[in-house]
Formats: sequence, structure tokens, C-alpha cells
Amino acid sequence: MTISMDHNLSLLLYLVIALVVLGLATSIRTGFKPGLRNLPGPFLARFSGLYRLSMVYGGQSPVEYRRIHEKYGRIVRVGPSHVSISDPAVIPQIYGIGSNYLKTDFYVVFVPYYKDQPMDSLFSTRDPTYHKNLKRPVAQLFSMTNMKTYEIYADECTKIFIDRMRELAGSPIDFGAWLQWYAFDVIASITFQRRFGFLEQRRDVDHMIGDLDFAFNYAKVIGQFPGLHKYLVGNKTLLNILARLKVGPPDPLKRFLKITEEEIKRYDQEQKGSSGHGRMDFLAQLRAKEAKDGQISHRDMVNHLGNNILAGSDTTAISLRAVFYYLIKTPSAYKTLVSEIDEADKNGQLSVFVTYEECLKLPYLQAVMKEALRMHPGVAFPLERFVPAEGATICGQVIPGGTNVSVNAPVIHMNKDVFGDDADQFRPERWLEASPGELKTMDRNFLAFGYGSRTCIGKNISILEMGKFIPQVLRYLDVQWASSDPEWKTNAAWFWRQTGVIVKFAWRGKEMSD
Ligand code: HEM
Repeated sequence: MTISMDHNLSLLLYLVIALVVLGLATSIRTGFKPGLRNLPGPFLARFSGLYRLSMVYGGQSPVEYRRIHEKYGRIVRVGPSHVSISDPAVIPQIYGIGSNYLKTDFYVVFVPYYKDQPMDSLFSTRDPTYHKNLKRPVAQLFSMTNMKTYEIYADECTKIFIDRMRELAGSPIDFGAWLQWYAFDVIASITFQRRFGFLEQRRDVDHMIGDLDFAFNYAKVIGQFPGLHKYLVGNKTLLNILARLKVGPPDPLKRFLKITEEEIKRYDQEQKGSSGHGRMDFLAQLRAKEAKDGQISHRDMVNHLGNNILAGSDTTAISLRAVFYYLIKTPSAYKTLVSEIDEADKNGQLSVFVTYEECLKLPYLQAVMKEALRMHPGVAFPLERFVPAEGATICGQVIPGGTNVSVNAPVIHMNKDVFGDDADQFRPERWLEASPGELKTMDRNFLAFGYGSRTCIGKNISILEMGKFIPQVLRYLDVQWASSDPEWKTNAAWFWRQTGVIVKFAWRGKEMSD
């Protein structure tokens, strides 16, 4: 009995030692992989993903990525098979339309389960054919010409917001939270003509925002080791067991899909009772398109609508926070913007609710939005892509096929050759003073909405929301910083969320007509 136990223990020990040796040998072999071994970068980064984890874990990856590029140059090895690039010339090569650099397995952490099967979205898919087929039926719904159909939904939420701020004038409020409630209610309203009720209830209804926070912090960590996902949140069997034991992790993606299913049912019932006529939300337009051009599968319908909520809420909230934060912290820009809005108002160029068309004619406002997104892009992680199988020459280096390469908006947006010596300053004027050539270069290096074939499809919706909301607020309200901390706090977990945006509003005196 004792001999057999000793024997088993020795076997186990040999096995552990063998695994450790194998792991070390693999790490050393990948560390000195031909094609990557001569690239500069932190020494430890080449052996395991732990170095990248250390860069993102504290939520300050923009600072970390800027630091390593300052230290090691425009091409830096940040992992065993991972290369970060800060050279503007490389952007069209990696992301341009027609490029065959595909999204990496990082994106697998964003794939929800639907009816027990993983369901890739327009955003997460790595398959170009699936992407093309999924995008075709919805592209027009995101077009600039279609934006006017969504205006009413944004206006309803803006009215609620401004009325509440009038009531709360003089008291410090968590503006960051309010902007998130606003963005959530607007996108839900645009998507299926129903607000979640954040603005009315003044709270994180059903803990949706908190749960999303959990999901993105999971993505932040596991996204560095995507191979682990299938054993964790990507493992349906494990999730089912945990759910039965009532200890499962929050699953906001599942919740959005459930809400979406309910909304589709509600719409179809309304249509039968014909009370749904006149609806212009995304769902209604998708159903109308279906009637004209042929059926969209129920799965694709759920996929698109659920994805709108996921992709279009946090991003817009973060961008709105950035706009107001930089305006408050830059009084000259605040004053110039308010003058532009007041002048347009006085000249009768603004409707009761500023329209999308009107906001596009306010040049300083457009420059403010772009500059805020340059300083603080909503997505602050590297946009990872795989080098095609045949390999590629990047920044003069031959990089093997399958290498994970990326450019990072917070890094490229600080490039002084592109944005000027004051690139680290919030200065909206740079977008207005630039020559046509300089503007073209700045636009080509503006990555807040991604780039090329996988660029953000919801960009017009976000410009609609922000472009209407900001002038409407500043027309009626003064806003000032009211936190005892001089700065906000930020956490980059794919999205670059901010907290601590505490402000006070004051009513400017003009009455708002209905
Ligand atoms: C200011 C607000 C927004 C920002 C900063 C933003 C940012 C981005 C970025 C950086 C990407 C590219 C990601 C990558 O390459 O991996 C992207 C893609 C995407 N965004 Fe947005 N987004 C915003 C608003 C929206 C809205 C409102 C929607 C939908 C209603 C949306 C839907 C999408 C979708 C579906 C994709 C994937 C597109 C594709 O791969 O074809 N976004 N977004």
C-alpha cells in the first residue's frame, strides 16, 4: 500500500516537472521565434502573455502602451506573438478596405450564447463572408440619410434629461452616471422604441450597467489569453451548472438578447393589432425591409438588435463624458462653443430640439466632438489583427504570418507628427485651422471609430446623439466642475470608462418650448 502510494506520488511529481519543463521550453522557443526575436520590447513580454496582462490589469493600458512606444519605438513586441505598432503608415496596410488582416481570437470573449450556440455579431465575427452577409441587410439603417428617422427618440430622452437637470440645478450630481443612463435609454429607444427607464428611475435598472462592467473587466483579463475563454464564460456546460447552483457570473449579453426577444414579440403583436404603425425605430425598419426584400432570420434579427445595445450605449456615454469634461476643463473652448450655439439660436438656425442637420452646420461643435474623441477614444485597447499566412513587411521588418499585430487609438492620437506638437492638449481649433492636406492626414489617423472594412457602423448614430444633445444642453444650462477631486478616474477594459465626473448645473434663464 505504502509502496504503491509512493510510486503514485513520484509519478505525479515527474508529471508536474515534465509539464513545467515543457512549458518553459515552449516559452523560450516562442521567445526567440525567428522573425520576432529581433524586435525591440520589454524582455519578459516575449515569453508569455503575463506581461500584456500586467499592462492592462490596472485599467491604465493607454498610459502603458504610450510608455512602451516612447521607450522602444514605433514597433514593439508586447507578447510571444504580439506586436504593437505606432507608425501611421501601417494603418491602411492592416485595417484598410480589402486588407486580409483578420480580427484575432481576442474578440471571442465578446461572443454571446443564443439558444445554446455561440452567436457571432457584426462586431465580433472573424469570418469575412459571414460579416458581409450579416451587414448587407442593415447597412442602410445606419446611413446618414436615415438618421432623421431616429431624431424623435433622442429628443424624448433629452427633454427628460434637461427637465431633471433643471430640478437638480445647484446640487452636485454624478453627471457620468446620468450620461450613461441617457445613452442607454436613447439607444434602446432607437432600437425598439422603448426606454429602459434609467432616466425616469435615476438608477442602474436591473443592474445592467454594473453587469456590463463585470463583463468588460472579464474581457480585459481573459482577452489576453483568449484560449482560456472556452473553459470559463465561453463554456456552456460550466455556465449551466453554475446557474443551477445560483452562483453563475452576471451575463449581461444574455439579458440583452432576452429583452430583444421580448421586444420583437411586442412589435409583432402590435402589428397584428395595427397599433405599431408609424414606428420608425430600428426594429420596425428592419421588419419593413424584410417585407420588401425577403426574410431576415429571427437569429440575425436578435443579433443586430442586441448588438446595438451592447455596442451603442457605453461608447456614446464615454464620448459624451469626454466632451463635457474637456469643455469644463478648457474654459476658452467652452466659451467659444456656447457663443456658436447662442449665435445660431439668435439667428433662428436652431429648432426647438437641435436637429441632426443643424448640428452638422455648427463647425466648432463638430471640432469639439472630434477633439474629445481624439483625447479620449471610447475604445482604448489595441485593435488586434492577424498577419496573413504569407507574412508581411511592417515598418521594414518581415513579420511571420499569424502574428497578432495592432494599432492603438490612444497611442496614435498622441502622434505629434500628425496632430502637432500640442497633441496632448485639448484644442478643437486644430480641426478648423488645418490645411486640407493636414486634415486628411489627421482624419486618416483618427481611430476612435476604428478604420476601414471593420470601421464602426454606428458612427452616424453616435454623432446624431451627441451632436443634438450637447448644444441642446448648453443652450439652457451652465455646467461646472463640482468634485473635490480635480480629475476624473478612468478604467480601460476595452471601453475606456470614466468615473467621478461630478458637476453642478445652473439654468441659464431661457425657457424651453415644447
Ligand atoms: C461614440 C460612439 C462609438 C464609438 C467610439 C465606437 C467605436 C467603435 C470602434 C473603435 C469600432 C471598431 C472595433 C474594432 O475594430 O474592433 C466599432 C465597431 C462597431 N461599432 Fe461602434 N462605436 C460607437 C458607437 C456605436 C453605435 C451607436 C453602434 C450601434 C448602434 C455601434 C456599433 C458598432 C458595430 C456593429 C461595430 C462592428 C462593425 C463591423 O465590424 O462591421 N457603435 N465601434
